Amino acid sequence: MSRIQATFSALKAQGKKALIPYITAGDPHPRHTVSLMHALVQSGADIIELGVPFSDPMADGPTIQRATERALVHKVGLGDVLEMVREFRLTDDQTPIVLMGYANPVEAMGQAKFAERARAVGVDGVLTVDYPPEESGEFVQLLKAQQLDPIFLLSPTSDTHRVDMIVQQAAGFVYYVSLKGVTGSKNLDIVEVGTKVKAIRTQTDLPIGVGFGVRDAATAKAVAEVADAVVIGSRMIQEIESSTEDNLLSNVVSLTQTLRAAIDAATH
Ligand SMILES: O=P(O)(O)OC[C@@H](O)[C@@H](O)c1c[nH]c2ccccc12
Repeated sequence: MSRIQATFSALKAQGKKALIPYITAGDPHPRHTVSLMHALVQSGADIIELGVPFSDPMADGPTIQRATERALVHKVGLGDVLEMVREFRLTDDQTPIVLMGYANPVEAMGQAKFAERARAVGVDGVLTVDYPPEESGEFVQLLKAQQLDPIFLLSPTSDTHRVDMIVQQAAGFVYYVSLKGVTGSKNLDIVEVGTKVKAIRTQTDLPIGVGFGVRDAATAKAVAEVADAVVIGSRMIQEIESSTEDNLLSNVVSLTQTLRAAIDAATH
């Protein structure tokens, strides 16, 4: 059983939903990333989505773009991110890590080499935003051969045919993007999300995570009432960028604890 699968089934047994915070590797400085990851786990994260900085992050809004720029100042690349995962794994062998990134760095490393190295350092899932699912057959096979879960995005405009094509290839969980637009957008429509998640459930048994536009405890709770996992990115990054070196970890811990409590208070 993969770490991601194990995490979702343990949560299900406890009647709980997953909290998946997103951070960009290398933000605010590469020396903080592994400590931030451990702090997220200690304060209630179930899975960590770790972003690989890339110079042209077309799915990201201004907040995550700024995180990317801070990381790129220190030239954090895919190889460095893999080393951060290796370091994290020295003291955490349980928490799943999903690498989120763009195709370009993966292509530069080579898909097969990337899959091998990701597996070797302890990555669990891979979300590559700009590999269209209809053309990712080979990459999906390479990932699965290394027991890595391919994570795919479903959107409000995905019709049943497309959802079906995607869930056939996906493993671990599927990621429903709550709205059309970039990360850090504001208006998640919880009724629409609920309807769509219900429809997706008729097509797959995979857990369904929801992200884009979750920026407060009330929304996190509402999403946890309809989905299996709540992904929170830009709000995390805002906490990071408004912190000083001294209060960085404690601020991230208290935000994560607040979100954890809200998700645990969801009724479903
Ligand atoms: O920032 P938001 O609105 O909380 O959304 C999550 C998101 O940041 C994270 O999952 C993510 C960061 N970059 C992405 C690119 C594509 C899809 C998802 C992502």
